[in-house]
Amino acid sequence: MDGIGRREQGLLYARGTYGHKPKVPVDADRLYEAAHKVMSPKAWGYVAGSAGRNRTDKANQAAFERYPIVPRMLRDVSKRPMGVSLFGVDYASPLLFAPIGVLEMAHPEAESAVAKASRELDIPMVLSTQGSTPMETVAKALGPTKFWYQLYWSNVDALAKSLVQRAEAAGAKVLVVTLDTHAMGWRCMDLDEGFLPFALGQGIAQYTSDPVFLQLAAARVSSGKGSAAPPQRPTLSALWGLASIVGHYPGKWIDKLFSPLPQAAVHSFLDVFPCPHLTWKDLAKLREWTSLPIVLKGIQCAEDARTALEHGVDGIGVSNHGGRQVDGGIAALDSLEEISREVGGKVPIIFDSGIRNGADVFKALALGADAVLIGRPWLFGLAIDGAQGARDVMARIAAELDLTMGLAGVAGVREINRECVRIPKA
Ligand SMILES: Cc1cc2nc3c(=O)[nH]c(=O)nc-3n(C[C@H](O)[C@H](O)[C@H](O)COP(=O)(O)O)c2cc1C
Ligand SMILES: O=C(O)C(=O)c1ccccc1
Repeated sequence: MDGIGRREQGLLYARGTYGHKPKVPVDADRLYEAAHKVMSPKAWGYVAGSAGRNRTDKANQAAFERYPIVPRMLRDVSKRPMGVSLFGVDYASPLLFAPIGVLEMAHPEAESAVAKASRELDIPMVLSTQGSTPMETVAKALGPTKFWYQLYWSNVDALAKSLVQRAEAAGAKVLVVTLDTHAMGWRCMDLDEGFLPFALGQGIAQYTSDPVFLQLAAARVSSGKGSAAPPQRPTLSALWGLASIVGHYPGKWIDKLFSPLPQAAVHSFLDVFPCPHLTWKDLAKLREWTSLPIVLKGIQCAEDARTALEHGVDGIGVSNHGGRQVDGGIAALDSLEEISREVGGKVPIIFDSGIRNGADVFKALALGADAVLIGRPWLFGLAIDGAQGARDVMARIAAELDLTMGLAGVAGVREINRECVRIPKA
């Protein structure tokens, strides 16, 4: 990854010289516009939308303006290593693909496209519990490339345990537990469209590939509870029950035969997802289920960070889910500034929410993040140009980070610290 700045910059200038403009725009605002053009109103509403009036999303991005970079001169910056070590493992850069669910909405190749980009750049994916592709399939596509797993803790512990253990068996290096989404936020664009991807059977592939989930779905069918299948389609219920009992999700072909999609799976997902009763005490269970390092994603204040440390977590994920959960919430970068002082380097901090380019990454690292999750930008790239688009966006963020380090007088990612930015007076 070292030296990627000059390589990517050189490539773009060279292509431009011969009249080839990039399909995926480099500029963050134009990237957003280009993705908007290629996506359906429903898909766009889901991925670009945030909670309520989008105030937290706007605050996330605006916060980066409050911490200007202070470039320093005449320091030897000819070498700028990008590598970091997290939880005892070396990574080529401090960047990761954020966990993003329902990727099939952005591109039909979904995770397999992102896996291609991840492999090519050696930037790990964080696989989502709301994925469109079973984690084992993605792990296989990734080959030797490292990946992490993101858990949505189901209200059925046996299912949460099964997901975690599958992830560990598939080779995940870290478990990221997302705490801020025990229920869907108030998403106005989706509500206006009446659109919930999960209700259409999208983004539930980790569930429909899980033996515990299949048993729950089968039990639902055999008990005749609720609308296991729409009344006008009795055969679907029978087929689903049969398929579930033999432990084989008929997914793709049954999806093609019937519309709407297998209702038992959808209803079972809606049953098991919400988990508002979780408390700090529940974290102890995770330790029994897995030996993976545990990162809590969604921490937004110093006090919660302190409590997390008291509960022995391995990493803090400072995030507000891209503003998709609470409207009018604190900007994630402001949370980071406060939390990193509290954590004081005791455990790694993984930051996301609002990063749009390499300079933003630099600022987040300066304010105490050890690594960052990039969210919507690569998703937009994926929508525009599949694997190549996701790759281009991530490579450019890495390239801009490299150049920003050099031009700010910093000789590598490990040298970025608070002195690199001006912190506003309280
Ligand atoms: C369409 C979409 C789906 C997401 N799905 C998940 C998910 O399944 N699990 C999760 O932990 N976070 C999910 N996130 C949140 C991201 O991991 C990340 O926190 C967020 O995108 C950061 O905000 P940003 O994209 O504005 O930078 C999702 C975000 C988007 C935009
Ligand atoms: O859309 C999201 O941001 C998301 O992560 C999610 C996942 C499952 C249910 C609700 C929201």
